[in-house]
Amino acid sequence: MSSELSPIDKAKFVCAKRAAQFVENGMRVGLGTGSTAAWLVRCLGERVRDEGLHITGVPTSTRTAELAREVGIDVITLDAAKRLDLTIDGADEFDGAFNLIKGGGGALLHEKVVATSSDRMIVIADVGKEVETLGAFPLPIEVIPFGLQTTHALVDETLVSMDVLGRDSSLRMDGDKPFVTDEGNHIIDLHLKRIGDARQLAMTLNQLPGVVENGLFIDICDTVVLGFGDGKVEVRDINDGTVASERMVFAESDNLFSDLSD
Ligand SMILES: O=C[C@H](O)[C@H](O)[C@H](O)COP(=O)(O)O
Repeated sequence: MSSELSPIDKAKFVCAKRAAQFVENGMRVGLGTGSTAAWLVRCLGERVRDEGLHITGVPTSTRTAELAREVGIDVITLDAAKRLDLTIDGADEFDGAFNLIKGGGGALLHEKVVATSSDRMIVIADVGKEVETLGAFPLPIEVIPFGLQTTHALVDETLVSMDVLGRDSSLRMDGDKPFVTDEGNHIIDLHLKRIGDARQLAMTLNQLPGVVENGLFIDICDTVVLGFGDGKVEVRDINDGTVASERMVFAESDNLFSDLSD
């Protein structure tokens, strides 16, 4: 398998596979969105099939829901699950305090609702996602369709007084139309380069009328499982400050993951 995957895909696969080991029988699990989370869903499907693991999953997007059903995971709504034991999701960036930028795939709103309804959030990330300061990755904000241009202008105006290095913004497109989220909203990407005060920015953005949510996840993530291209994984926990390193062993059956690309 390892010869068929690029180092970045190997890194995504090993962190997902390691994180899947945190899931125990009977758990209600929030299932993230994106290419790394897709590996996780496949790994959990493998455990359901091979070990008879019984879990219920709460997907954070229609894409993830489809994949979860496909691999044999029981899917329920967040309201049916109520509190979740664990959410495992990818990230676009994470810093030393485990604060995140999420939403590169446009699922930030459901992801934040699901993660904050969970006793624990584990982020799975390849090593390229680790940053000293958040902001190189464009920060997505979800906005309602009504008054889109007015909200966009208000966001731009607000950025002028924020502690950031760049102040460009762009409406995310899907071909020649604005990208539409699972909630029927749109995404504005903020090209900030460097975010000085992420907590303040997150609060300020969410106070703007028309803005539903932003992609900054502050004090939500408990654990980061970091994957490297050579099969190494690091499990870092923010609560007890531990870092554990190990190497994942690839099994023959892992070949089934080689055709996964998202
Ligand atoms: O909206 C998408 C999510 O926040 C993803 O978890 C994030 O963009 C990371 O995606 P990927 O694992 O594909 O890099």
